[in-house]
Amino acid sequence: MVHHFGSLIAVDEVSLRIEPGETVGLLGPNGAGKTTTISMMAGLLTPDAGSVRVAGRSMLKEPMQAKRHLGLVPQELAIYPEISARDNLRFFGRLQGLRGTDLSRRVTEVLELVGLQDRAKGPAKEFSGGMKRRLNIGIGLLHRPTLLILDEPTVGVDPQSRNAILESVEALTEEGMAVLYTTHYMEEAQRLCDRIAIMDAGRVQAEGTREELVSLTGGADTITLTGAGEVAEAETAVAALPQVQQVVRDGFCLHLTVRGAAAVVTQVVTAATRAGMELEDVQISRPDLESVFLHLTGKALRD
Ligand SMILES: Nc1ncnc2c1ncn2[C@@H]1O[C@H](COP(=O)(O)OP(=O)(O)OP(=O)(O)O)[C@@H](O)[C@H]1O
Repeated sequence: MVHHFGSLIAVDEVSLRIEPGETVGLLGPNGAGKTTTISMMAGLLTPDAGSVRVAGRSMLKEPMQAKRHLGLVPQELAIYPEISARDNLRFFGRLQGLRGTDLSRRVTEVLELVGLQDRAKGPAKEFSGGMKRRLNIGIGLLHRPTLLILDEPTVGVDPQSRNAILESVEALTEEGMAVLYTTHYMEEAQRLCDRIAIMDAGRVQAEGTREELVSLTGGADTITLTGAGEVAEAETAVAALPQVQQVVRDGFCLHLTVRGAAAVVTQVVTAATRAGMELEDVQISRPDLESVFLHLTGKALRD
């Protein structure tokens, strides 16, 4: 897909595929082109070039059928504040053609999915920002879309709602829904997404599983050993292991730079223990998506 705003190429040859039961993350800083991409996917913007298919239906040629399979949850709230969560869902459910027991059953299911079953009655205007977001997500789910697109659903929400939103997304993919999740929070992309497309300046700079992306940096892992006893002896012992590139001693901690920490950690622990270090804690830290973004773009992901 390609989209221009005047002379600006907001989206430049972005190509995405999302399978049932899969969560794909679109991760990028403000202005990267995420919203423009999903607006084209949802049929709100026409691509200057390229095409969109949802459940085999072309968004350009059969927009009604394609849209029936798609749920878009925009950043802006589209709920009625004066009525309850249940009545909001009933109202939007009716608009989508649900009636009678089908409608009641689906409304109850959706309230549970977004964790609002205990707050179904009061007017939505009394909700926290995060609860309003959850209701907004619920509205996008009513018609059981094949693909759900969430546009930065956790921006500015309280931690409890944030967690509820992440748990809802996990439950949806377990049910087989395909989810496209846009965010500029790498922790969320890491937790939720089977694959992540890193977007910057209108382009997907890299795409893959977290591990595949991280391997692009060629970055090394860190193993941190904390303990008592013969720390200096342990330093010498672990430094002699061929996979250990560097050891930094910091009081009772040893920070080791290694390749492939998971494969090396047992040898490191054995060497340190044999040398007389009494280990209290072992931590492995890997290069994360932040390092990948920096590596690919030379910029920090965070604003
Ligand atoms: N309606 C518009 N007219 C002109 N330029 C636009 C319009 N919408 C977006 N842009 C520009 O297109 C680029 C991509 O914007 P887009 O909103 O898709 O980014 P984003 O990754 O979703 O950012 P954010 O995280 O801030 O929502 C930006 O440079 C933006 O200024």
